[in-house]
Amino acid sequence: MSSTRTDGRTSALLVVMGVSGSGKSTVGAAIAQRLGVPFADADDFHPPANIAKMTAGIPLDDDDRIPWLEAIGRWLDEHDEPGGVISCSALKVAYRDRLRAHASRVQFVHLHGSREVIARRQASRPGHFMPASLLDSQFDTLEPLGPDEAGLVIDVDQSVDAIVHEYVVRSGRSDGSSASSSDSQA
Ligand SMILES: Nc1ncnc2c1ncn2[C@@H]1O[C@H](COP(=O)(O)OP(=O)(O)OP(=O)(O)O)[C@@H](O)[C@H]1O
Ligand SMILES: O=C(O)[C@H](O)[C@@H](O)[C@H](O)[C@H](O)CO
Repeated sequence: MSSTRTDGRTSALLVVMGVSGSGKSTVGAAIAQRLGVPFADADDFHPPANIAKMTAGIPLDDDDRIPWLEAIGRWLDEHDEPGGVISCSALKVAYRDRLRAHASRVQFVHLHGSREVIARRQASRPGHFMPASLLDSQFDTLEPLGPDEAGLVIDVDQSVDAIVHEYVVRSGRSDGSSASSSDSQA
């Protein structure tokens, strides 16, 4: 399906990635709102068994994540037009490759932050199924977005508005349109 709008510009198709508590849901929704495209949270795509495992303090493994990533890949493919933003940990390059196999134009926004900042945010988020004890395994599993991967790395140690502003400035996108297809790595 075409991703080019009638004005000849291309809408954003983004995965906001990072460890648990890095702000993917919050920032992803804010970027989607700013761009005027649909938003989805990959947490809503987990089968109950995955949620039960994380709730019990057991990290997911590749076998748990692969069907989930495939479902997210289908969402990306379905949103090639009119674009969209989905929050998804996408911790490993292989996971991102799996998403790119569904939607080759997808770009990643890696919300990068220190363990200290993210642990503090996680701790002040009551009622979420993800226990703080899993943060170490999230950081151990994380393979940061590389310079050869389309997208941006953004520091989370700033307000949500500032993160959205940084995204808009560095990507050249402000309204669902695209200045270029070559958003560059920080
Ligand atoms: N830039 C920010 N500044 C201050 N607080 C933030 C910021 N971004 C997110 N938060 C807060 O940090 C907590 C974690 O954010 P959020 O739930 O969006 O992270 P997440 O990466 O989606 O987590 P998970 O993957 O575990 O669902 C929330 O309480 C959120 O309100
Ligand atoms: O890949 C993973 O281990 C999972 O996606 C987790 O990151 C959680 O879904 C999420 O972060 C929960 O809050």
